Amino acid sequence: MDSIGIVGAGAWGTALAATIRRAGRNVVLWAHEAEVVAGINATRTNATYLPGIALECGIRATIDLAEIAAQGVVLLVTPAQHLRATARALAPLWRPGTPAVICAKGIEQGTLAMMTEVVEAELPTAAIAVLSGPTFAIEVARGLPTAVTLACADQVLGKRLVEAVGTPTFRPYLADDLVGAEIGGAVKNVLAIACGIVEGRGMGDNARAALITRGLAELTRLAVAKGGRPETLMGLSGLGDLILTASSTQSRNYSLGFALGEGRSLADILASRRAVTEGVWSAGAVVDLAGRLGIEMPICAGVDSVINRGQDLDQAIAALLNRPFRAETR
Ligand SMILES: NC(=O)c1ccc[n+]([C@@H]2O[C@H](COP(=O)([O-])OP(=O)(O)OC[C@H]3O[C@@H](n4cnc5c(N)ncnc54)[C@H](O)[C@@H]3O)[C@@H](O)[C@H]2O)c1
Ligand SMILES: O=P(O)(O)OC[C@H](O)CO
Repeated sequence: MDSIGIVGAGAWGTALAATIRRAGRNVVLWAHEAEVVAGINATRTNATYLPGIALECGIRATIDLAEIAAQGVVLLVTPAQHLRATARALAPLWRPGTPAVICAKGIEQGTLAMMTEVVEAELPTAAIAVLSGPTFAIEVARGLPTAVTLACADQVLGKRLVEAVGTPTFRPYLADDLVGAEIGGAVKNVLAIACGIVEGRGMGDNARAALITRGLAELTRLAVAKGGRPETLMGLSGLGDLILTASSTQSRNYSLGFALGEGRSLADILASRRAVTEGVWSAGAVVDLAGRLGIEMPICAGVDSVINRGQDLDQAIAALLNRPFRAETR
């Protein structure tokens, strides 16, 4: 595990490269765009996706997936909707047993597959792990203290992964519930949009606290229905990430919700940003998955109705507020 391959040189893949290099590993970083590869290798920064962060010489960018597949561990850090195509391209190059650590947060549109299901299908010989938690890329890149969940079914392998990537300021906590870890990361993005809307609409801090808490109930229901454990959702990859993302304008999801709440159109907001806003792409899949499993997720459904089904924002808010009263713990 001396050398780590990272697939995806967006903000998160680049920040992971920076922190893993500080852990003493060599890093090969694959970017989708040739100009990003050239820029990193020439200037030692990723000016497109994580400007202002100096990247050490032990980090090398490549456009060649074969170089990634030759590393001892591979981190998968593309946006969720691109993970299948990237994993499929890696498949012929994959060495059986190589750990694949999923760092993307989302549910696949159409198939409604979790990222572990995508990787199981496309890289069936990979040893899968999930790395998730409250992690703004820029803070990790700057070396600010951060803790994450690293979930792996094989706890011996999990410990080796923790040792390979952990530092005093990037602290992985080992877990074995992959489903719980990834559902938390995927659904909090949708909930963060809802919390941003509430803030942008001036609906108050009580409303945001209510959304975070009832949102936690929603994502826990979905995780349990998919085979995850409730206690995982109380950890870094669940509650921890939900608190972070649902209360900070650093979050792309929260800030998009904020702008929607202020009255801007979705098309206008998306046109003004290059960075991925995963909650927009996963909202429909989360709601469809919940429907398939018979799970109620009214906050996510409200976000989906506004983003994908043309519902008026005030009507969506009114629909949520006028739901029947119910017991808190059911
Ligand atoms: N940025 C963060 O703070 C952060 C933290 C934790 C997890 N994540 C997750 O990491 C994943 C990647 O997000 P990011 O913030 O690094 O992205 P980003 O918004 O910084 O960059 C977009 C990325 O999409 C890639 N891309 C665009 N088209 C592509 C294609 N056709 N095939 C493959 N890749 C393509 C780009 O190369 C780039 O890497 C997301 O699932 C996100 O939720 C992000
Ligand atoms: O900026 P966001 O909303 O994509 O969130 C980034 C990370 O997922 C926070 O943990």
